[in-house]
Amino acid sequence: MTIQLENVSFSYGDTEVLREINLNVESGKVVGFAGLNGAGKSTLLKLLAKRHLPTSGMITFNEIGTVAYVPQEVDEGLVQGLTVIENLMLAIHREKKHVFFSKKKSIEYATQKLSSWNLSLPFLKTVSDCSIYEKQLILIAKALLNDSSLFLFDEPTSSLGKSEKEQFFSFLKVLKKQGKSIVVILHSIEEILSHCDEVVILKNGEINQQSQSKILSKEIIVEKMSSSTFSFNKKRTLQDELAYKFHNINLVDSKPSINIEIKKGEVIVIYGANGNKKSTLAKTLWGDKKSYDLIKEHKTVSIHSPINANKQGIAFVPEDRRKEGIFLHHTIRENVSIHEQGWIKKNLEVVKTNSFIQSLSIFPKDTEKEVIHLSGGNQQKVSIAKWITPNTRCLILDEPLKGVDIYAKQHIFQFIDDFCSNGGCVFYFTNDIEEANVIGDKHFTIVQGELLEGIK
Ligand SMILES: Nc1ncnc2c1ncn2[C@@H]1O[C@H](COP(=O)(O)OP(=O)(O)OP(=O)(O)O)[C@@H](O)[C@H]1O
Repeated sequence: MTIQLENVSFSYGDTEVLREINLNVESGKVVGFAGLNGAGKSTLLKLLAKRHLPTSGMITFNEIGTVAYVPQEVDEGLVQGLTVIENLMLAIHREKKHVFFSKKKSIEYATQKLSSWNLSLPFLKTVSDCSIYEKQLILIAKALLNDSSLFLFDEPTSSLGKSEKEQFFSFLKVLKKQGKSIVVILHSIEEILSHCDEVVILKNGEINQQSQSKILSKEIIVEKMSSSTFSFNKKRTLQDELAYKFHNINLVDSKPSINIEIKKGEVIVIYGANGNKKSTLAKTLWGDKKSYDLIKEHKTVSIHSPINANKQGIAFVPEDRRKEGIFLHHTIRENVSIHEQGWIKKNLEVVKTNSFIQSLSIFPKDTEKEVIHLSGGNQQKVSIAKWITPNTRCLILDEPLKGVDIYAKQHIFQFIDDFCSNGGCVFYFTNDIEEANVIGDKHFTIVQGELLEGIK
């Protein structure tokens, strides 16, 4: 399928977010969209997916083929109360009009169709029980199950580990060989350069550059995405003073219990491939799973709830920001001020929110903007800001860079560094080795619920 966009503009209400877009998407090519958070990438993809109609201009599709669209927010594309196989069958019913009444036949059909993609899924698991990376794989499987002619992926690899990412890019190669049209939004410039034939760089709702990837470099892409520059400078120096000891954490009965200590000013990275209980450990430290003993200033407290953990100065930024991290229908200020007690002092809340908007480069810089109207990466930054209170001494961050752009990454690293320079400490959970190496002072790997020293 080929698509042509002529002078396409789009507004949410009075706010114009795409201006005069001219673009051709040809079959047999992978087109990558690049740009900072809020540049308009997802909105442009939604126009191609026919989820939105242009405010002005024209989009021409040269055939009426089916379109496979994988949204950025995984929950948008799945029915939570149904099983994985039921979700897959829903996709097939709608697009191909196959009807399977038997669960067994449905599983046989999906297994056979997905076997050529080497993609196995927990068919009988309810989607709401799936982890975020499993949901991302289900969405990819949904897209692959139909013989669509256009594939639109919005940050499909943001929750995937190294090997899962490689698998996804091998799918793109096959689809390309089959002559499909593919558009993919990626924040990693290395991934864009390695896996896309063409790159469209968006800046403030306009196309700033459209070229073949082979004539681009990382430096050119970064320069075309933003006129400002910002780079992370590690300032903190390790202190020798112990902040906390976390003792007797039992994640898996058959494995040794976990005991871990963290110093003031320290960033401990817990690295692990998906499926190894990385998020379970993060949530346990936050008091949300099993109880454990916390030793602070020579006193031992049993932690068995998040309220308990929070009283000891521990805060948690979850991986699944939409479900657990933010109040979507409240403003940035309300999210950031949620911990304030007593009378509401709006002026003070605005001052505090503005300081987060500055330090985390949240866009738009409007304290009264409802969070649902922010782009994915900016929602992530609000989710981080929401948990920081004057009492926070230990931050637990679970995949904090999911969906954030290259500048925002630097801002978040700087924010962590400043927090630690002021005596805080951080547990940083990630499946990305590069992130782990840049930010961590000490590294552990979690394997099947067991904590091993170093990066394995
Ligand atoms: N539903 C909405 N209502 C109002 N404004 C919106 C809505 N969704 C997005 N916006 C605004 O449109 C602009 C473009 O958002 P979009 O999600 O397309 O950006 P993006 O480039 O995909 O960002 P990200 O990399 O963070 O996902 C942003 O300024 C955002 O605040």
